[in-house]
Amino acid sequence: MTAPPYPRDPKPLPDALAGRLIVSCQAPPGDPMRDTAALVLLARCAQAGGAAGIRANEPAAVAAIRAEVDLPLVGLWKDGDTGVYITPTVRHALAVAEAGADIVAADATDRPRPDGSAFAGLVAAVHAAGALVMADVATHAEGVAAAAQGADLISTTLSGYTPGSPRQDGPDLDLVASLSAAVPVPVVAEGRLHTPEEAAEALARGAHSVVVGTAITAPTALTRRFAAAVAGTAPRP
Ligand SMILES: CC(=O)N[C@H](C=O)[C@@H](O)[C@H](O)[C@H](O)COP(=O)(O)O
Repeated sequence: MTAPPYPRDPKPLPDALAGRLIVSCQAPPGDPMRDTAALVLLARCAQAGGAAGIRANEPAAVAAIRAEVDLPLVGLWKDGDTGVYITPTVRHALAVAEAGADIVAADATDRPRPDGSAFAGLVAAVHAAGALVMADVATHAEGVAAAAQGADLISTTLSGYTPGSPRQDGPDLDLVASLSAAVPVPVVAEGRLHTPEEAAEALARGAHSVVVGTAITAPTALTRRFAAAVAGTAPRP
């Protein structure tokens, strides 16, 4: 498929993602996969495997994936790894939109933003740039507030990663279900979806789409899990 010229109209994109898989193609600092060409290959693999969308971090990776993969693209820009770090300011959000993201994902938790902006201001700026906003939240109240402030989609991304949200081993499907029943915009299940069965269950619990990262695109983290499981076991006789 040939990519249509960018920018394109993002409004139909939530419908294109309904009941489908978005693959998060990211790598943490210091990881061998943190390489733009490698991330593009991951995104191409995701497309070949049937993903309906891609989620990617940082303007350079967003632009490179935009150039090669014709799928709805959720872009973010992580700055640090504590506090509000997912697309923390309007400046970060506009850079991600400018790089070619159709949907800009940004922290919409109830914590203060480093530039002092309100989430509604970030939403307005991204809309003016022609993209949609995915609100990354940790709690039900944050999801409801983000929808009221104009977010186009709500994602459970940050459940388990803020002081106000207890960490579970698996995905927060109760939050998916409660938000899906409460907000008038699509709710995306994201975070610690380890298996295809959990992804399907998230849709059954009301999610509009699912985002899967680590279980598909993180060989270092996956290796670590296997290595830890076999470490210390007695050698076979
Ligand atoms: C909390 C946070 O910073 N989440 C990030 C958001 O973009 C990514 O590091 C995750 O990989 C992504 O949310 C997908 O989740 P999982 O890798 O668990 O499938």
